[in-house]
Amino acid sequence: MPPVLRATGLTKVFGAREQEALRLAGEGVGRDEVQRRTGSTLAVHDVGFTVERGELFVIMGLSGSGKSTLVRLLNRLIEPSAGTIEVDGQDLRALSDADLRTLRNEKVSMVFQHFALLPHRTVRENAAYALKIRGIGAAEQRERADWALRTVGLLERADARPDQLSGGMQQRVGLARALAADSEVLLMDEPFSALDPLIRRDMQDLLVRLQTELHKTIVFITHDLNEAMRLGDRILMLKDGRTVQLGTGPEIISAPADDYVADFTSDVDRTRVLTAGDLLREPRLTARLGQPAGEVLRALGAAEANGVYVLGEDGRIAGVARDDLLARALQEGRTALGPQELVADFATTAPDRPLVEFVHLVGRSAVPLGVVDDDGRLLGVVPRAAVLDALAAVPARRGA
Ligand SMILES: Nc1ncnc2c1ncn2[C@@H]1O[C@H](COP(=O)(O)OP(=O)(O)OP(=O)(O)O)[C@@H](O)[C@H]1O
Repeated sequence: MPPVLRATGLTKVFGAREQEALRLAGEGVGRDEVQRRTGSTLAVHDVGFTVERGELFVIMGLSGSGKSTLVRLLNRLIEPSAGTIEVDGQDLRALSDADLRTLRNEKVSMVFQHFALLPHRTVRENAAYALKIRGIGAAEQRERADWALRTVGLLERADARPDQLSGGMQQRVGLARALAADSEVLLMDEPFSALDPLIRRDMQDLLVRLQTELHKTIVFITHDLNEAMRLGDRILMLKDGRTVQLGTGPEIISAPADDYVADFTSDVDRTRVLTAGDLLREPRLTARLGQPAGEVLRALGAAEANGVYVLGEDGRIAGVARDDLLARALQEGRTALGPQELVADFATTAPDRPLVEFVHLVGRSAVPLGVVDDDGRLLGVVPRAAVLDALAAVPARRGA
């Protein structure tokens, strides 16, 4: 299946001397110099990426980096100077004006910073707006609007007018409108930027929660790196219209592509970005129920470890065998590792949990923190050294 969205070599020049600006840009001339020599603005240059179904893809950059231009290119609100965009494998250049309107209404819809609610319509009517434009029947409009309002926790305010709601609630109505429209790709252009920090945080949490349930395909624009890190499955970092790095949050902070990204990311709270999965290591040692206790004890000695995870047949953790208890079992003549020798001296976490939520558990037990899947199977461990490295790391430059 093709990716939902594929951008290739996207370039946009604003100004009269487009061809000359394109030629200079192609020779590697930077934006300022292009501007000086042609009077035209190289807003976006040679940006390429794909967005997979269900991905929350963040485009991040400071003011003037080209984010708004890029996102408007994605649904052809503006025409590219060069490059292509495909939605579900279809080249947008091939679409007629009517096809384009359908595309924007049904496939790639845009959510703006100011959600542009209609003041004289109810919350429900606002949520149903995109469906009404599409000519969908009243009953279905209502059903889908109510589902969306329930999803964002606002159904009980369905009959209110927007000005009777707080700013944060109004943004949730905007989000409900986008959800009700159920388009394939949601383009969100700095939707939370105007909100105060606490409400903004709530909206980010809501979006993350919705994403785990609904798996929408979202392209989210922001100038805020922490927001990008919190939300993005992957992040495209833009500077002066060009891509400086494309990767997951942990990839970007642990291997910044250049000094610009390194400076930019130095203030990021790594404990909120890095997850147990990012710090995961193969356990140095594991044991199985029924294994000879003497053998396990010798392996512990060789590994200079005090304890080892003992796994059942199904890969789940049966418990921990500690060296002192193993020695006692042997003294008392019990030679096979049985359930009676195991203790629950361990802590576990899910792989997607951020470091900030489990750092207090690290180094407490005879074995490193266990990372387990939904069924309790051991995926790996987070040793204390991995946490210290991650926190202390002056990130390695890519290719360094
Ligand atoms: N219609 C236009 N005509 C001429 N220049 C433009 C136009 N739109 C954008 N630009 C220029 O293109 C560059 C990229 O602007 P863009 O708005 O895409 O950046 P941005 O990252 O979204 O910034 P902001 O967060 O401030 O909106 C800037 O230099 C801007 O001045």
